[in-house]
Amino acid sequence: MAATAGLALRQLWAAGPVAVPGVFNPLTARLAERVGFRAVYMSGGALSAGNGVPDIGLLGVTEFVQAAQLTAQATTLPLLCDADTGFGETLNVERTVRLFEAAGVAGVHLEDQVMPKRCGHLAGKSLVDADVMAAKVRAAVAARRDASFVVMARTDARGVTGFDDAVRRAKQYLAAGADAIFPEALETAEEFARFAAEVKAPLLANMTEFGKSPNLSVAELGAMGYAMVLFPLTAFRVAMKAAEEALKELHAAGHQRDLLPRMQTRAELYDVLDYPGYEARDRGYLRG
Ligand SMILES: C[C@](O)(C(=O)O)[C@H](CC(=O)O)C(=O)O
Ligand SMILES: [Mg+2]
Repeated sequence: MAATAGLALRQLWAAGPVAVPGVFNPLTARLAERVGFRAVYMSGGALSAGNGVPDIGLLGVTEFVQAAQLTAQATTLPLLCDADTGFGETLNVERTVRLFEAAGVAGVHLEDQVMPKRCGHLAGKSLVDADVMAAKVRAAVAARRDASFVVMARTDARGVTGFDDAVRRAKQYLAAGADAIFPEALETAEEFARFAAEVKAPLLANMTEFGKSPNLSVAELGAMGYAMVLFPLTAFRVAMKAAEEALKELHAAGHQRDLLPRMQTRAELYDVLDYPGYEARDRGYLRG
């Protein structure tokens, strides 16, 4: 195992495209690990929605970091975290990076939107000047204690000032010290390919659903040169649909018996949690 979470993520992306699913709670991170994923993601969109608010920067850094820490503790996989706009300006970014790093995550991505930020796939976004964002990247890089902690710069320019500005900004953010680039909301496969041809750096492709980008596969994006392929809300959307359907059926029937085959069983849950391991250790400590 790599010495740090950041190093683990860097080793993965160097070895080829790595699929990074969003995990909307720590238990889901354990499921992702068990299924065979090699890295996981904490989505600001899922964290916000899961707490009943839209993804417009309402939750604060403390809430993000607390969720990140619990998630990082639940898995051995490197955890990439959404850090929105960094929760303020350069000095806030310093503190944001230190808190995420201390929480044990592999790295964060920072985006170049103004507050209130939006989901990258919605209209109505505005950008900060590229120089302002470059300063935030410099602050993030200066603040990390472990040089392998990943500072990823996301540009939302494609939907605001256009593709060429997204490329220009990506290059400026790399020059400011960003380790990787997240070009948000590219609109066609051809744009994904062109971006990868023009920006030589570890790149992340965001395959969120119902947005502006086509849902390409890890293999397709890997062939274009993407190092990481993000599925930020896939499990969340499926789980929320399942929860809604279960609640509707329970409400209508007055019992849950027909839902049992669709449930994670108690035994399956305890297995994912390694409940037997806890009991065995407890018995061992008591025996002395
Ligand atoms: C990646 C993202 O930042 C997230 O918070 O998961 C979102 C995803 C989404 O809302 O679909 C984004 O792309 O802005
Ligand atoms: Mg987000």
